[in-house]
Amino acid sequence: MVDFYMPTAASASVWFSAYASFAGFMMLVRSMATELMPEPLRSYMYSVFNYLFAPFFSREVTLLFDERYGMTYNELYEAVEVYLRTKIGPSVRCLRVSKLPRIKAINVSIDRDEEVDDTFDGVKMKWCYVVTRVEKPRNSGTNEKETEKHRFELTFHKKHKDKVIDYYLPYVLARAKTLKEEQKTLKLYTNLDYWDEDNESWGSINLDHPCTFDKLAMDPELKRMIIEDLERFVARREFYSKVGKAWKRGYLLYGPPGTGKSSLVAAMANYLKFNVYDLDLATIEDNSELKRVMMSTTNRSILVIEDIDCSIKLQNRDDDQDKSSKETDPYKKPLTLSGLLNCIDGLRSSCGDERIIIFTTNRKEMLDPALLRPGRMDLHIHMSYCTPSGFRVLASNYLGILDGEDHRLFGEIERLIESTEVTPAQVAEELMKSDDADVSLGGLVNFLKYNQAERERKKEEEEAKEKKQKKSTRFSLLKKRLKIFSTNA
Ligand SMILES: Nc1ncnc2c1ncn2[C@@H]1O[C@H](COP(=O)(O)OP(=O)(O)OP(=O)(O)O)[C@@H](O)[C@H]1O
Ligand SMILES: [Mg+2]
Repeated sequence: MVDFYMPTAASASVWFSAYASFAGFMMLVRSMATELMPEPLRSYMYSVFNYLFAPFFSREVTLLFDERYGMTYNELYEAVEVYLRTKIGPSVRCLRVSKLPRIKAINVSIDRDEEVDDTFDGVKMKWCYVVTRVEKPRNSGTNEKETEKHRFELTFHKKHKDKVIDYYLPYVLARAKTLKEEQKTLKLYTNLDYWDEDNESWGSINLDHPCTFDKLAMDPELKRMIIEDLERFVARREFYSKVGKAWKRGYLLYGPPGTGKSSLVAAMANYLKFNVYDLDLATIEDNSELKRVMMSTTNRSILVIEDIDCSIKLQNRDDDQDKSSKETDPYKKPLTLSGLLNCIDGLRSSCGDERIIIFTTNRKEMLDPALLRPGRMDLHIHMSYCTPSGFRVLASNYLGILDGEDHRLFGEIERLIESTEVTPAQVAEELMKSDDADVSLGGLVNFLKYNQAERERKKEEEEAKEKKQKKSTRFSLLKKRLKIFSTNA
């Protein structure tokens, strides 16, 4: 017969106190012994003790955020690091301070073993930054035997575990994303005519272009439409994947020089916080190089090809085929329009997300129809000569005369602007000549009058030329007839 041991309430409480005393004793031993142990052993002992005894006493749970998750970077670790910068309280004693070259912001973050308190929806939490030294894998390729492991630990009451995981952590991710966007320094990449030692073909500088949409002098309706188009584009990740379309958008900006095409590109980049890749086709030798250069651009970026009509002589697609078939080396096809279009289609369909492609031109009529075909560029945006509303924006930018305020010369200027063709760049140049509004607006009136007079003079000249030409044609026709008549007679 087998006797089963059935615990009674009394015996359970005896067992409980025995275990508690043992565990308490072991915790004490741990805290004393681990101080004397070498680091790897200490971390190991620490985790064993925590596993065996801590859950029994503690009503708390700790979430661990390691810097790396297997081979990949842990996005949550990075988000926590950014988020905690905004939560540093007065109890923190030691801070790490850093600044990256050519970036204005100074980063302040907590040092190892420092703690930061946070509260979310009534839940109190404690963050701690922990750095441990671990042995390096044998095949790591360096002589160093140890490496540092970075981790954030988040401790809170067990009963809030679901709330923290389901709501707090997504909140931390979203906050970090916003903070990163606010601090992001935009880059302007230009393609190099060589590949550098890191096999990179783009050189970069910070994009410090101050142009934003409110500084742009253009038709307010068109401006609103562009902003809405951009907003719709970035908000439609799910839509693009649902309809099986690549998450890309193409714009063709056309208009005379000085109407703000490049300024609009900068305004778009600043609005979306996208880096800009300025692709100079003149430095690209062949189609395969173009492909490599384009493929090495990153997501959330704008690829610009300025003055597409004159940056390179691009033949039409039929010519391309003739030409490429004549090539002796099949891999070295000279840069062609079809190569460019294939690359763009490739970029649009194969790799990358949230890409914007912009072509600018002064002469839309010179472009190959293949570039203008519907579906190639999603939106054709005409940047036109300055309008009265555009002038108001420039007066606010350059002279601080805000919308709604007036100046005695505004009426005259607006009438002149409507009856002549001046670019926003020309108006801006006049407004920059003096800080005194009376002086610069007076100068603008003179400039516009001169411009109008010149326009009229040219018009009259052309009319006179045309008249003269018509007269001479009529005269030569008459002479011809007279000749025929005299011969017949
Ligand atoms: N629409 C505009 N709104 C505000 N400023 C403008 C505008 N257009 C031109 N400017 C001013 O004129 C300068 C030149 O403009 P921008 O380079 O954007 O013109 P563009 O159309 O790209 O000319 P191009 O065809 O020669 O490249 C800008 O730096 C800006 O100061
Ligand atoms: Mg330009």
